[in-house]
Parts: sequence; structure tokens; C-alpha cells
Amino acid sequence: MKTTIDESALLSAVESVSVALRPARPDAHVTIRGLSKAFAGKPLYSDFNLDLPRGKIVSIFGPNGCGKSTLMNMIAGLLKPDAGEILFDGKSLKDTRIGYVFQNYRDALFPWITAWDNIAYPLRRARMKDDEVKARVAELAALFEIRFDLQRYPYELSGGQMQTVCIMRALATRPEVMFLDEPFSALDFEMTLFIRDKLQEAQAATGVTMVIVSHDLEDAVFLADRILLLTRRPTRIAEIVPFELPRPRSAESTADPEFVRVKAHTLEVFRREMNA
Ligand SMILES: Nc1ncnc2c1ncn2[C@@H]1O[C@H](COP(=O)(O)OP(=O)(O)OP(=O)(O)O)[C@@H](O)[C@H]1O
Repeated sequence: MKTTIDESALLSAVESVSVALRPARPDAHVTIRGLSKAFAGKPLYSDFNLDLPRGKIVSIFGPNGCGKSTLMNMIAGLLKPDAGEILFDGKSLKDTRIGYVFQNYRDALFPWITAWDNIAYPLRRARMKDDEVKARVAELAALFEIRFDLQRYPYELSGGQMQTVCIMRALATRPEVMFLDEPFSALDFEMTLFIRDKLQEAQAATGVTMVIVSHDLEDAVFLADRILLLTRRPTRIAEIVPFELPRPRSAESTADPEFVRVKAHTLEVFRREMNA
């Protein structure tokens, strides 16, 4: 008797074998297995696997259009993969608290409510009691050394102040994983230094796992414990570069020989991938 094989069942069986073959690293917080995504029939990711370490800052860096934002958005649940599995400590996204800082802070804040209410918004949605909401916003305001009036509306704030509010809002619910898409791209140098400091402080205070997409090599290296270097599409991991310079890192850290070495190495891998 001829046996017919259901192609999709076969594919999913093969996929689950490949998933099972790659156990998570012991320090893994987020495990990505067999991730695939195509746009208009052209594959961007195909059977992509990655572990993101717990409590670390990972920067995603790579050539233009290689899929940095797409990868982050799939992990954060903003974009559905065609196939694959993403787990957070073995849990699905719906059982995980995440924070997201969008690239364009001007569009990210609700313009009809004050900065204070923007920060409180996710806490109220989580049905936190009023006095606890007040305490949490006050705690964040202290951490970020807020000197401007949080009762102002977003349009009354500078770009750096708006981005600070976006980051406070993303941290409000004490996320397990925080995603930041180009957090420095629209900031001036002074504000970039301030936000770099505050992100390091927030990470040290909370142990949150952070994923940052960056176009800028210096920004990508500066905050990272690991730099995830991607290839051109179809996108693979070119290299995961560790960067162990002690924290807190300051503007002076960019002259540290280890910073200079890691930046040069990252650039070398990037150039190699551009020419591949
Ligand atoms: N919704 C979409 N529809 C069609 N193509 C898309 C879509 N989103 C992304 N792409 C394509 O997928 C590729 C990766 O896009 P993505 O924005 O993730 O790359 P990136 O590395 O973040 O880019 P950049 O460096 O320009 O910010 C690009 O070629 C892009 O044109």
C-alpha cells in the first residue's frame, strides 16, 4: 500500500527535531529556535537560532536592511514570524512582562495625556492601585533624576525629555525583557550621554535583559555586553562579540583600549560581511 506523507506534517516534524537538537545555553533568557520570515517571497530569516543571555545588554548591529528591527520586533511580538519558536525562560510572550522603546519618541507618547500619565499608563492597565502607581512613578522619577515637570504634555517637552519619558514608561511595569529600537538616533550628544548612563543604572538596578537595535557602531558597542553582528540577507549571525568592560561605562570609556579593540574588531567583521 502506498503511504502518503503530509508535507506540512513532515516539515513541522523536521522543524521540531532541529529545535530539539539545539538545547538552550545555561545563561539563556530568551531562546529563539527555527525562526523564519520572508517578505514578498524573499527569505529574510531562515531557520535562525539564537540565545539571549539573562540580565545582559545585547546590541544588534549589521548592514542596512539586514533585518535588525525585524528580528527585534519578532522577539517582542510586534511581528509574526512565518515559523519558529521564541520562549522567555521557557514561557511564551503572553506570560512575560516586556517593555518597548520605539524609534520615534515623538509618535510613541500619547499626546493627549501628561508625561506623568504616560508613565502611569501601563501600570493602570495592569490595574495597579492608585497609591502604588504614584509610588512607582516617583521611584522612576528619582532614578532618572527628573528635573522637569512631569505634569507637562509631550509637546511641551524637549526630544531628550520625551525619550526619557518613553524609557520610564517602558520600565514602569518592571519588565523582564526590554527592547529599544535606535534609542539614541534622534538625541543630541549631551542627551545621548545622559540616556546611556540611565540605561546602565536601570539595568544594574533591575537586572532586566535588554535588546538594543543600533545603526551606530559606537552606540552599539558602548552599552553592550554582547554585540550581535548580523550578515546581509538571508540573515545569519556573523559573530557574537563579547564586551566585558566594567560598568558603569562613561564617556571616557570610549578611549579605553578594550573599547577601541572591540569597536575595531566589530568594524572588521562588519566590513567583511559587507564585502561577502
Ligand atoms: N513589512 C514589510 N514588508 C516588506 N518588506 C519589509 C517589511 N519590513 C521589512 N521589510 C524588508 O526586510 C528587510 C529588513 O528590514 P529591517 O527594517 O528589519 O532591517 P534593518 O536592518 O532594521 O534596517 P535598517 O538598517 O535600514 O534600519 C528590508 O529589506 C526591508 O525592506
